[in-house]
Amino acid sequence: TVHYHKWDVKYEFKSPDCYKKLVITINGKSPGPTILAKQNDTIIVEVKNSLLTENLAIHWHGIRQIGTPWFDGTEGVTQCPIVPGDTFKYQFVVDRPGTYLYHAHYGMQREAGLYGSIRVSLPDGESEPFAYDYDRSIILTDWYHNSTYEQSVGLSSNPFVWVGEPHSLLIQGKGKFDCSTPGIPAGVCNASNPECSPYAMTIVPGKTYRLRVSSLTALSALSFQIEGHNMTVVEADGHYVQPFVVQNLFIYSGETYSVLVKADKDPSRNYWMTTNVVSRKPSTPPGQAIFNYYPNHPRRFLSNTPPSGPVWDDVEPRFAQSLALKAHKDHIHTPPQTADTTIVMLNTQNHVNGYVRWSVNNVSFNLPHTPYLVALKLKMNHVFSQVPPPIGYDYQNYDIHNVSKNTNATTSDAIYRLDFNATVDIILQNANSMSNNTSETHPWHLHGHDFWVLGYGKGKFDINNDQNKFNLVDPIMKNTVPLHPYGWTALRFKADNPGAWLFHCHIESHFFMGMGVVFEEGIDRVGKLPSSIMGCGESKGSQRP
Ligand SMILES: O=C1O[C@H]([C@@H](O)CO)C(O)=C1O
Repeated sequence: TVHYHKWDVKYEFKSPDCYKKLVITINGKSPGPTILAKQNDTIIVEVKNSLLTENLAIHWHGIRQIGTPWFDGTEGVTQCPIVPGDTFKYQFVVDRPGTYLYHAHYGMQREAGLYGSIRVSLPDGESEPFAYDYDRSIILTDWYHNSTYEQSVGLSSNPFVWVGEPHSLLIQGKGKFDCSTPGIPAGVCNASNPECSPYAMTIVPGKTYRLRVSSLTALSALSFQIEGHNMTVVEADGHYVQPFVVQNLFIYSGETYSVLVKADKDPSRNYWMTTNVVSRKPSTPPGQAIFNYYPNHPRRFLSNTPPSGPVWDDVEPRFAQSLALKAHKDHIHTPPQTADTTIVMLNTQNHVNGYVRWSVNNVSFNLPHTPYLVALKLKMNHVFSQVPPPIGYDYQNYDIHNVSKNTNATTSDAIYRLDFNATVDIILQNANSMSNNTSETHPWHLHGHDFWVLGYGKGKFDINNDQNKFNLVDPIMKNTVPLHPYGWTALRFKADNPGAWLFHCHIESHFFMGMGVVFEEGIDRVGKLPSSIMGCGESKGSQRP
């Protein structure tokens, strides 16, 4: 089956948290329309860029793009940006059931509101390893009143201007900013605007809900909970999980989960759904939505004390949830038992020529102007650095627990060239940032693949011993994984998808500041590139007949 979508992307004035600002909408909506499909269906999205003065690219997050690496939607890696006025046609197969996302992948455009859900169900006659009556999706985001321009200019200025903590948290595109905050110009904030009435999910008492919870925050790590209700985690990033019960779900930008919730509490009232910032000292109020027991009025019968959420700076329960996540016992994809290559990636905040940046092994990433996929396929070796990026760091001497004595790094647009079909291990190693006693949480997202999550640990990964602790029996597969403060995370994937694929921190400002790498594999197996991805840099007119 082919699903055809026609999207018009433009800026509109909206008030998702009661504060009026420019929001990027798809067909008038943010979040955009949900893409619904069955496994192996084809999705066609014809995107018209009506942003007037701004480029565009849309990434299909979690979709591996097997055979269509040019439709991954990553500007600078797999395509040229879609220029204002142009229409671009994405066409790809959704080859696995599960919960996925889409969002802008140009500059810092994602946080202006261009995002939505992709829900892929099983073919008729097949069933999931869990039962439920109804299926619902919500996306969690954080929200800023500053424009993406103000933010990205600040981040690339010297002196550095940090984006700061978000103004509000949105649940399914709705939040509440306090309009009585001093200094807001008249007419900008209106607490009774229906656009910012809280999202209400109406549920039938006694029924079991599959709730698909995703995060596309720009910055924040979140905890999500439903007052008085436990949640059973059953899916993560499109993979079945050996079920476990949580009261609050920790979720990082780029992750998707399905949880089962039974509507078995006192049905004469409603319950709060709340989301709180963790890992960074919160100055953003919790996001709130309503778990509305039918037939109660959604705005009534709520307690005055929404659940307060876990302590923001306790990493233990976050490590514990990461460790609890295993493949469902009947759906284990056994990983290759050994790796062909190991790349250790030290994550640090740095200075480059006085600018604040993030780096992997002291190299901060810059996107080239000609997309890698085109440059590689058409053998334009001069358009990006051919010096391979480092596969490790100064393990003996680097103190991950303190601010580095020498914070300087370099920038590069070099990429990792992997042997086709190689089994690759990535060890993400966290460290102290340039602020004392601070190590941030970084959610890393891999394009074009799912990886096995082999382990998490605290402190420095010991290359001689910690490999023995890997879970090679029932690791979960994911496409996004957190790197916890002062910790390490180990991943394994097969380089079996010909193309050029980004691997990056999903915190929008961190990727913008250089926190990412690109992998190339099997470039000679990539088919003829569509000319629609070209037209910028050296790719201009490069594939004329
Ligand atoms: O990149 C970042 O910069 C700030 C801070 O380190 C300096 O203001 C912060 O919290 C980041 O994540």
